[in-house]
Amino acid sequence: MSTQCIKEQSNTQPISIFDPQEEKKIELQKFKKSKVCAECKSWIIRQKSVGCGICEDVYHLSCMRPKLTRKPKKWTCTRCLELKNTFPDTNELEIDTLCGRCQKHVQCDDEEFCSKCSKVFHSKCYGPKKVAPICIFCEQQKPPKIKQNKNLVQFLPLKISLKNQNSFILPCCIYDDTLRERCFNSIQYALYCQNISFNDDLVYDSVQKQENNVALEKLEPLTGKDLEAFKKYKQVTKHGYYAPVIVEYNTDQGFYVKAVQPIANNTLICEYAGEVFRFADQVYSTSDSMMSLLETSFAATSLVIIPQKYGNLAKYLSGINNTKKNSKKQQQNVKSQRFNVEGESRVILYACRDIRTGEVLYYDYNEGGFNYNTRFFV
Ligand SMILES: C[S@@+](CC[C@H](N)C(=O)[O-])C[C@H]1O[C@@H](n2cnc3c(N)ncnc32)[C@H](O)[C@@H]1O
Repeated sequence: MSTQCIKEQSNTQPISIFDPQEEKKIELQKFKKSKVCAECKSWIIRQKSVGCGICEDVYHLSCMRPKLTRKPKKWTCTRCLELKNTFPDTNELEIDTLCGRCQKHVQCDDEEFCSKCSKVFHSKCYGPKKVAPICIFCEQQKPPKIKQNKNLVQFLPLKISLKNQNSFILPCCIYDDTLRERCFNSIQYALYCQNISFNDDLVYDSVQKQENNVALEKLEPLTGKDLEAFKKYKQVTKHGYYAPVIVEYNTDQGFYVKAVQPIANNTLICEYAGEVFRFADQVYSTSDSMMSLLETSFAATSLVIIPQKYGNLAKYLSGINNTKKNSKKQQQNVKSQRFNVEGESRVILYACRDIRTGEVLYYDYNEGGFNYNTRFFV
């Protein structure tokens, strides 16, 4: 998803977040004066920052670890420093074209990029597993595992009646321990490849939690059995128990999510998790995972979720191809909807029809009318 694909919940009227004239002025000012921080990916406007003398990436001083209080005169970022130390005799401009394994030059038509460390490799040096988007070095480090509390399985039903189910239901448990572990580890693996830590909740770092105030927008409240089901599900997902799905990878669409057991209509899949930002600070974000959280008609008070450092399964669901005839009818099996959950807007992903084993999970990136380009989607 991107800025253009911010979704609206289907039961509300699309709301324009912009005052186009005002927004255009702000955009122009930002464009002339600012750059994006390579660490937190938000705009550097008045905050103190420093640029790397080699790659020219710019960082907020406050985003550095340890934090810097004064701007250094000459500074090189950690990545360039590492590369310089590894290849001291190499011209700075050439560093990026050296293979991360054999240290010889890589030609454009023979290159593979690791999606974790971003290093370039000859395809023969990259590693045997072509489907994995990470290099052999990153592959050797195992992603962290979450300890599962088996007693919590009791929350998830073994079987569910598919008839006349109108409210949210909990997914059926994967009772095969090995498969359940494989499924959860597949989420962990995808997150690990993208340097994202598993977190199933909204993370309020750059905005206050109080800013997610549903009084600023009329949102359907989650009540009764739906609220109960959602709360129970949140409890078990904390321990790695998700709907029966696995995250896989292919070269057409990167990571995607597939059902490993049938999933009934209205089953909770997961909450859309990640860091919460003001939309005004993310107008130029290039994230393909931005999700609308609160729409107040003003960019400064509207909120979005971007799983940059923290995230969960939600960010791996595929989008339907809106340009294909009938694609919505055939492909879409998941819906994303924003709800008022006890005064806070939250985005819930749930099955909008029965899903068969082996089906890929798809939802509509253009549901809110934003023009996310799905022309090349499979
Ligand atoms: C939110 S991400 C989904 C996870 C992503 N596939 C990944 O590997 O991180 C959205 C991006 O996934 C890819 N994508 C999602 N749905 C797709 C589809 N149906 N066909 C091809 N690519 C798709 C596009 O590159 C899109 O910009």
